[in-house]
Amino acid sequence: IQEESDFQWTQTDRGSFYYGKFPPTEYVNEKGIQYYNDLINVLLENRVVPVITLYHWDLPQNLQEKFCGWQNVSMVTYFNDYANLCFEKFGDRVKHWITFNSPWSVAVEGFETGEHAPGFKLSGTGAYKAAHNMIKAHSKVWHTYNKNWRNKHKGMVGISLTTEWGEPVDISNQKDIEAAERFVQFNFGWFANPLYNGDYPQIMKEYIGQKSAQQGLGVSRLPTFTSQEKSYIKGTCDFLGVGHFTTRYITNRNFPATQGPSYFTDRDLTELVDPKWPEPESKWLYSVPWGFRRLLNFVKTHYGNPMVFVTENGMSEKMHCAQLCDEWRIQYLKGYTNEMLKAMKDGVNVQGYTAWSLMDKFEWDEGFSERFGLYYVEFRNKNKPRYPKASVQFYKKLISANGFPNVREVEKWHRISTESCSTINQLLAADPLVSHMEMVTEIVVPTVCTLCILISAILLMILLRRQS
Ligand SMILES: CCCCCCCCCCCCC/C=C/[C@@H](O)[C@@H](N)CO[C@@H]1O[C@H](CO)[C@H](O)[C@H](O)[C@H]1O
Repeated sequence: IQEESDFQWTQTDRGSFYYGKFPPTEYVNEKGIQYYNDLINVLLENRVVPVITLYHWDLPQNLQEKFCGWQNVSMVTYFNDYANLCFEKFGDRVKHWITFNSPWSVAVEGFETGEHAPGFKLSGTGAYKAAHNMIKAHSKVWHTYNKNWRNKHKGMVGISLTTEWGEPVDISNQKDIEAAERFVQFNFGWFANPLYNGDYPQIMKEYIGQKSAQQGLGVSRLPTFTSQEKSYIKGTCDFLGVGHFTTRYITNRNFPATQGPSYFTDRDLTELVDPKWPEPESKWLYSVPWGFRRLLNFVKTHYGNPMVFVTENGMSEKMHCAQLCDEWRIQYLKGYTNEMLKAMKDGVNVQGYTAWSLMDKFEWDEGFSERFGLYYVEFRNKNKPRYPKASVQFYKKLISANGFPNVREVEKWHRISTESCSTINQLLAADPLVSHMEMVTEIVVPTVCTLCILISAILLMILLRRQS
């Protein structure tokens, strides 16, 4: 909180509740309520506005085991109960609610590729079903807020959709242009279109429908909404959260897919990256700032220029030792925020921006190896000390100036930020506790264990030989 309130200008915290603290139905975990009450109060005391995500990929285990989680439509009711409880307990102070963070990741990485929890590989069906239930759950929660709480609390409910931008490889080739549009529709439009326009994107219905028929299925693998559901779902976003990290070049796929049904093959396209883009730190994340402006303009034209909060934007480093001079992150933030400002000049209704992320944290299937934080966290030290990376200084300047005043000033910020980090780097390297701990866990313990095993093996061999 101290680190957040240090960013004097943003004063927002996009944090998420841990759903597991609120087990469904039978009882309410009063300790969980107390924990978040205290947290929200301290945020407000420090003039930090909480923006709360209800679901950032953490389902209570019993809901997964009992109902198969988002594969089951009964999740809609359970999730609504949980959201209603949060509105009741915290809505007097929390005015910005996000139902789901990147439901695309939950659906595709959780139920198609299985890289994320719950690790299912229900290729070609699981992701569509999970998405269908999450869209229904989102709209039910919005209606609950609208009916029961809006007058009293006067807040807003939205969703956060993270997507890559898709750029046609050949902009003079109609097939590539259509393939790039399909890429974005299969990612962002999959969720945004029902919420803003009342149904799945036409192109998804056509492609998945055709493929399902070719595969001998009587009905499409993409579930359908009844007309009642369509009108219930349409218009259930007070604002749109947009997460964005990177871009792909897209070309039409002209050859038939060799695999069976799959979300990826349903799209009939190939994703490419430009070999000139700098080598990424996370394997999927190339810095391509211009894609951000195009995505934001896509949002403006396809969904009636909604109020947009940029909920996630940032980049990682893959390093096991502390390296605080994150020049590449400064370049990334500079490039992406600049493109966002251009999009605002284009008329996109961006009302807020939060960088991803304040601190290094657990990065899902990558564990702690990918660090997205502005602050470095020493995870191996039990006190988890934090150290500002160079980007902290730069980001502070950027947000307090609310943009880029002029080239010389920005160059000065850049210089001061990178100068400051080398001093902290030295301090960190000299931290005796950290280096001592690392030496003990990484070198001394394994070496002593290996030696003990070797010596015992040799002694055993000698003993056996003597006996024989
Ligand atoms: C026939 C072709 C088969 C191809 C199979 C390829 C599988 C591709 C898997 C897709 C990989 C895309 C990864 C992108 C994910 C991002 O959108 C996602 N990580 C965004 O979520 C936020 O990311 C943050 C940084 O990673 C952070 O994790 C945060 O918590 C997330 O909300």
